[in-house]
Amino acid sequence: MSRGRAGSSDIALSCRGIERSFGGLKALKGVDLKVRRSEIFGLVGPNGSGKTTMVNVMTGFYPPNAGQVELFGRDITRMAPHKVARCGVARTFQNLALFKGMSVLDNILLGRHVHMRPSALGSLFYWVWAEREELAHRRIVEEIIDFMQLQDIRNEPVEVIPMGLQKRVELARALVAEPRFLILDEPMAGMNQEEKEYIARFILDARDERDVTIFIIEHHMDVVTAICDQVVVLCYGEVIAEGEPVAAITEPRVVKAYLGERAAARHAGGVS
Ligand SMILES: Nc1ncnc2c1ncn2[C@@H]1O[C@H](COP(=O)(O)OP(=O)(O)OP(=O)(O)O)[C@@H](O)[C@H]1O
Repeated sequence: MSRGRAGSSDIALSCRGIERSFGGLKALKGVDLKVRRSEIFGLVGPNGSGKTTMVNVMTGFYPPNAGQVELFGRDITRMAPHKVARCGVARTFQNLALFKGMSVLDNILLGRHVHMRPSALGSLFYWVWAEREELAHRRIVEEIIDFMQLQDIRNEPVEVIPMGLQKRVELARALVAEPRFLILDEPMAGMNQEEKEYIARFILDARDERDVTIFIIEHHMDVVTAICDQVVVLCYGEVIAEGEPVAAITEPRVVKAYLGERAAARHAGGVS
């Protein structure tokens, strides 16, 4: 799955020297990372290591105190979130962000908002254009409902379906935006093994069939090693390992960060 060394045109996202503080707390201390086009890139690390903050910097929610973010060669540092979205970035959230009281279909349709741009000329020819636009939105929504196998529950209120399916609806909503770069923040949180395998399949298919570069934050290391091409491991806002998943997450610094020093020594067969 992983690809050879990349030239600059193969780079989807490049972050250099990203720093971000909250008061006296340095959440990110000069983070560098590069994501190649069409890869599945994993960002991992213990709780509080700065993963969500990194994504918030990349998507414009938190401006960095220092550093630069480039997406497909364009500088998007400090760009507003809605403009980052228009550059082809879609995102799912750690905690489900679906609209209760609305159907699965309507929640997914909302993902098209990034492509809905009313204009003066558009208003003038409203009936013709609006109808044509509506059809185009419906077409992509139906395509994604099929792709994500959500036909049977399309009219259900979103709050009555199980958590695993809600996560799938959230992924569908992100995909109808037709992103070039998709960020998934813990897409498998709260899922059982079968649900995890199912969603992993959809993520791989989205990359392969819809030409999306995928950036995933995930705590389940079995998933990370199964689907990611490259990973970066953060700890206290610093990169402590990077590279191919199995090699990176078994580095002694990473084992120590997750398990603590004594447990890591036991893990390595050392003295407890
Ligand atoms: N808005 C904020 N205000 C103050 N501190 C924050 C804020 N957001 C994050 N932090 C702090 O920054 C550090 C990194 O948090 P972050 O949520 O990025 O970590 P994480 O790796 O995503 O953690 P988790 O795996 O638990 O989601 C933590 O110490 C956190 O308390």
